[in-house]
Amino acid sequence: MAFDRFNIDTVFDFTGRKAVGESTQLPILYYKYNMNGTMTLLKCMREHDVQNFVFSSSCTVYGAPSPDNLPIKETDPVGCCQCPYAKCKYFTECLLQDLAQGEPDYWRIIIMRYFNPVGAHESGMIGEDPRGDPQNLMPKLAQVAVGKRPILNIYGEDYETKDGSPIRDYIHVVDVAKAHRKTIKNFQDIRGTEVYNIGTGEGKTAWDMVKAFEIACGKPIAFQMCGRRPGDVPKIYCDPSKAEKDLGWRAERSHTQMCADLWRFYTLNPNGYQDASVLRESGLNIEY
Ligand SMILES: CC(=O)N[C@H]1[C@@H](OP(=O)(O)OP(=O)(O)OC[C@H]2O[C@@H](n3ccc(=O)[nH]c3=O)[C@H](O)[C@@H]2O)O[C@H](CO)[C@@H](O)[C@@H]1O
Repeated sequence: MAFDRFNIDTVFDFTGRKAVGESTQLPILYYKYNMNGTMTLLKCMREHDVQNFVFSSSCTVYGAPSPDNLPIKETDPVGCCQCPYAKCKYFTECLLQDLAQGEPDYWRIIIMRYFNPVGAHESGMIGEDPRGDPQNLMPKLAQVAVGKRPILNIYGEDYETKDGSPIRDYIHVVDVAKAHRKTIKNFQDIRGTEVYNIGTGEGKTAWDMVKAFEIACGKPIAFQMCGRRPGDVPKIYCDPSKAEKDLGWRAERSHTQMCADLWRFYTLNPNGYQDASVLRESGLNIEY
């Protein structure tokens, strides 16, 4: 077991399934993967005296905030969740708060509430390779552009936004990764739990992302308008200032860069990591 083999002081928990729509169809799977896994990990950490924990939570714990309450802050109410995916994140946050309350001088827990991480590493070598049918906007968009999927469904054209599509706080995945590196230096100041919004602070509609992606890939994206997707919230973006103040972190990459980097990953790896000979030759050892 990893805890016996290595001298571990901090655990980052990135595991879990992450599709809002799928979670409404497969709630047991979501509760099993997204909650049991983290509970087992925390139990092992306690047995091996590992105190520092970073949890990948999500803005989904805020539910559907009132438009008057945006940008959303870490102190705003959580728990009015729209789907099993969201509830698993919320219940895990509750578990972490309870753990910390039980042993406040022991645990050092950072809860990162990611908004919508997208994009890929600028090298085009590291990106998201969804198994099966992707559920999220950006991988679907990229699959239409490379010709793996005929058309993009746009879910909702009647939201109260400038173009009728929902608003999200899309954030470059490299900015998300950099936020994690910042946490390592901060554990000595943490007692119990600390929560951070990890977003840009700027809301973009689904249409903004489609238009930016068309520019990145240099071609129009075939689309059709569909009804609203169950579980979708109309509008959410964050106030990320707490992370800047405490961790010295802020998102630096624009939504056009998110699209350009994602497109580079897809053009270099149209079949994802199935064709990862370049990576293997480069010495990166990716296992399937
Ligand atoms: C507000 C919220 O709960 N956000 C969470 C949700 O993102 P969220 O569900 O917003 O992420 P998606 O990428 O699936 O959807 C983003 C936007 O694109 C639209 N869309 C999506 C797919 C598609 O084919 N066509 C289309 O129009 C959706 O309606 C939505 O407006 O799950 C992500 C993990 O999966 C989490 O990281 C986010 O924190």
